[in-house]
Amino acid sequence: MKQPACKDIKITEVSLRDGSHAVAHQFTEEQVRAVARALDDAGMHYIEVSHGDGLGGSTIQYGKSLVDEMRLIAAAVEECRQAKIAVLLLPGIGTVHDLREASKLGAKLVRVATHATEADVSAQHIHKARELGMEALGFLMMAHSVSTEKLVEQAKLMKSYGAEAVYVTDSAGALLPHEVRERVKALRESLDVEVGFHGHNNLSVAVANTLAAMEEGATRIDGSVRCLGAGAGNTQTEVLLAVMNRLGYDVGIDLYKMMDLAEDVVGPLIRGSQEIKKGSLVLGYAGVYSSFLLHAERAGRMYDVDPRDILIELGKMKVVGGQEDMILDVAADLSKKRKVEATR
Ligand SMILES: CC[C@H](O)CC(=O)C(=O)O
Ligand SMILES: [Mn+2]
Repeated sequence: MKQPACKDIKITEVSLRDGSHAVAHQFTEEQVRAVARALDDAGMHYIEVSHGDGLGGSTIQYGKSLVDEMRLIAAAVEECRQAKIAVLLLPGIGTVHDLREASKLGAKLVRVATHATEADVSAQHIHKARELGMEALGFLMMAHSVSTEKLVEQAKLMKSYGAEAVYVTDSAGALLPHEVRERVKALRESLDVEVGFHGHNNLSVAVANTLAAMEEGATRIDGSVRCLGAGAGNTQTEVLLAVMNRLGYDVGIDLYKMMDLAEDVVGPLIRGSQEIKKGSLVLGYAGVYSSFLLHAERAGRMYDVDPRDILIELGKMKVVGGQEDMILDVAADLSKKRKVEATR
């Protein structure tokens, strides 16, 4: 296998950001401190802390945070001796003001995330982050939904704004290993910046996808402990590290400490379990944003509609992040249609 050198691989732990979706944005400061401290102690490279929908995401539309994310960022920075704190920002949700705030509190890296066809909206935030002295990386979401050529075109735009790496982001957990491979390879061949991969485990192939990405030269790799992320969660960090060790990658993160913190610190935060249940399976199958799952389940209860039908419909409509309001519309429509059918 063509392995990138271990020293080049950087792991970003996203359980305190993507995992925010899984706990409906209800992380407490104590929880964030405990997770950040344990990850730092294990040698984690980057720890992402933000509302699940990125800076500024705490709204009625996306779900209100229990604790202001700036307080959570400050707390995580305080707990870390070596790990760097990262933040996520979706232009249109997060602002330059939020970015400045996070940087002042000690965040060192931002991933500027856009839909896979909308990289042009990332220019201002990438420029600002570089001006603030932060690492600025591009995050192309819903990468399964566009052709590889389109993804390369959009990644080049992010690079032209100053992004130091661009991610293939499998937001829906819909990609299969050969599709990841094709996308990462094309980005590596067409860009002279690092390439990253962010997976979701909705089809149970997140670790395999991540290995495929690394084999093609991806060096920025995401995971969440115990799969604490949206949908079925992300590539499970401690599992990925064990597999990487077997393959001869040593990225300087203590595997036993990761296993212990998964068991003792992150495990107790998980509501229910993170195995692949019907809802998250449908996300991957229909190619829908992983963060839509809890919203669809809520809408299903509200309108007495099967959340799977809502997700399949959203998949057909190719909804993108930011269109969460469509979830209720689709649920209401399906409920109306069903009532009409019942009266026939
Ligand atoms: C809604 C933002 C989203 O959770 C970012 C992300 O992690 C993804 O697209 O997978
Ligand atoms: Mn994600």
